[in-house]
Amino acid sequence: MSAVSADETTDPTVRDGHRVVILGGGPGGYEAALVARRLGAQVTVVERHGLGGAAVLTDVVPSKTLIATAEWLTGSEAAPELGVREAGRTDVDLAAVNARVLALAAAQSADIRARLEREGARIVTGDGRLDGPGRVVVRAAEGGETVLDADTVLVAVGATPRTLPTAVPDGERILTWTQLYRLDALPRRLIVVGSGVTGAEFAGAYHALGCDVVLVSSRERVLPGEDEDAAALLEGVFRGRGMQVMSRSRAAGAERTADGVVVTLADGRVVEGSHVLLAVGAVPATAGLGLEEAGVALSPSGHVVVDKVSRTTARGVYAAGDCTGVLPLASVAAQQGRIAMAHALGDAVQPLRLGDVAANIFTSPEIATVGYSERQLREGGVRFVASTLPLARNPRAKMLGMRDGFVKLFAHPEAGVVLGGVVVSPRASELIFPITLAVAHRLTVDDVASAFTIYPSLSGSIAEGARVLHGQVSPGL
Ligand SMILES: Cc1cc2nc3c(=O)[nH]c(=O)nc-3n(C[C@H](O)[C@H](O)[C@H](O)COP(=O)(O)OP(=O)(O)OC[C@H]3O[C@@H](n4cnc5c(N)ncnc54)[C@H](O)[C@@H]3O)c2cc1C
Ligand SMILES: NC(=O)c1ccc[n+]([C@@H]2O[C@H](COP(=O)([O-])OP(=O)(O)OC[C@H]3O[C@@H](n4cnc5c(N)ncnc54)[C@H](O)[C@@H]3O)[C@@H](O)[C@H]2O)c1
Repeated sequence: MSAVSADETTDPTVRDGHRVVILGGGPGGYEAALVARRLGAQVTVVERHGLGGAAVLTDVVPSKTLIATAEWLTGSEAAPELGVREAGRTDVDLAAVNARVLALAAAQSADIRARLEREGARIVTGDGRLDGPGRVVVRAAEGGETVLDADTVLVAVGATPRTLPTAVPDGERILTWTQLYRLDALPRRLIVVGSGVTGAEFAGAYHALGCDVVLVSSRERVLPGEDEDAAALLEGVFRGRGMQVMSRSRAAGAERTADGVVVTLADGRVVEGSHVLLAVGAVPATAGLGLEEAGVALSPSGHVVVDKVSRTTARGVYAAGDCTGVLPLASVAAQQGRIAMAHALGDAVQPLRLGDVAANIFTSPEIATVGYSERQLREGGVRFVASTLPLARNPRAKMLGMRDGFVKLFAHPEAGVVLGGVVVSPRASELIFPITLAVAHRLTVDDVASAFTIYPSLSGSIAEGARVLHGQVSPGL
């Protein structure tokens, strides 16, 4: 066993010898490491797999890279309307797609490692756990332990796919999203269990790649929790493309058959396919880390309890990212990590503001949201005015042959301040930004309406939506 302490460092940039140990090298961990280095701390990142975490190696980067191929294929849907004749069959080489996905993920992970090393962070490979609030013990895969003493510990260990005891992934036919990239041929019929964001993204992508897809949704409609109009639109698009969407259908289990899989539903129905993807949520990777023993409170779901500056219940121990369950997005994980380091190292701190977070569902069309949702406004009893402009009325969308989508804005009925918005459209992830700026900087609908937009452009619908709201806002009501 070897022990490392701040006294051993000869790094001249370490101003105060403050020792930060970060458990987990995903966005929560590596963004925190960069901030801590900038603030002069001695930083060690403990990572058992690869830098970039699940976000880079199995979740965000691989899924969005796969979706890039799917998007290219869906882009041709409007071809006949635009006067383009199909010259022949388009085939997807899934082995090539997955090789590209994995190469891109590996390269990004290597970039993050190089950046951290360049910035002077130390990277220790192995399984870390807390031994009290100020000490981390790392066990290397090849054996041997390293003890790291710390003034501040950041727990950013992420989450892993939830599975069902009656549907045990085998990596071949019964799969979690982390195992999909091993496939070298398109599944004949893919059953996606779970219609949250993960299920919807993969169901849409694999359908676009050419698979027969069945989406098993335990709820009334896909994407529960998202804007209802957006979810209904997407479900309609999925069905219109020929995807089988099974509503109110809870999977009880999945088993392999001679040449595929069978999923049994809770009501006894069975669904046959060649492969099944479990997209039934994630569990925080907090078990067995010595957290509670170190005084770190966990919620009943196993998430680390944190406040708005990422403090846990143990002094000197912070947590960020999916292991906190605050909002499982890479952007939020990164922000929580940065905030934690700023707080621990005495820099200016802005507590986490979830109301400003922008999110995007990478389906076709995409669904981007920011600020308050319509449900939050209604359930919170907040008075608001709303405008919804269908994309089909936008001149640029007409030229591009786009029909499915809309721009929705919410504003305060007196102050006119933009409270939130939803964009459903191709590349909604890019189009949401003006609304994000409006929400973040408390702009009014008149501020948005008075800015120039390109004619013709999809963003014209955002300004037009704001102009519609101008007529509904009554100052001094
Ligand atoms: C399919 C899918 C697609 C997604 N797409 C998006 C998207 O498009 N945009 C978006 O914003 N979010 C997306 N997300 C969410 C995003 O992946 C997470 O919010 C993000 O990964 C959280 O970052 P993190 O740092 O908390 O954890 P992670 O990225 O999970 O990193 C945690 C790291 O900690 C390591 N670790 C765990 N335990 C230990 C230990 N004991 N010792 C050492 N190391 C340990 C793990 O190996 C891992 O590398 C997606 C999620 C999924 C499932
Ligand atoms: N584009 C993105 O930013 C992106 C992409 C993927 C995930 N994420 C993040 O990850 C979070 C989690 O999303 P998720 O979709 O992985 O999980 P989730 O928990 O949101 O959705 C899982 C769904 O599976 C359903 N389900 C559970 N058991 C089932 C069963 N036995 N049969 C049928 N359905 C069942 C649940 O009712 C739920 O609707 C999201 O809220 C998001 O923050 C983000």
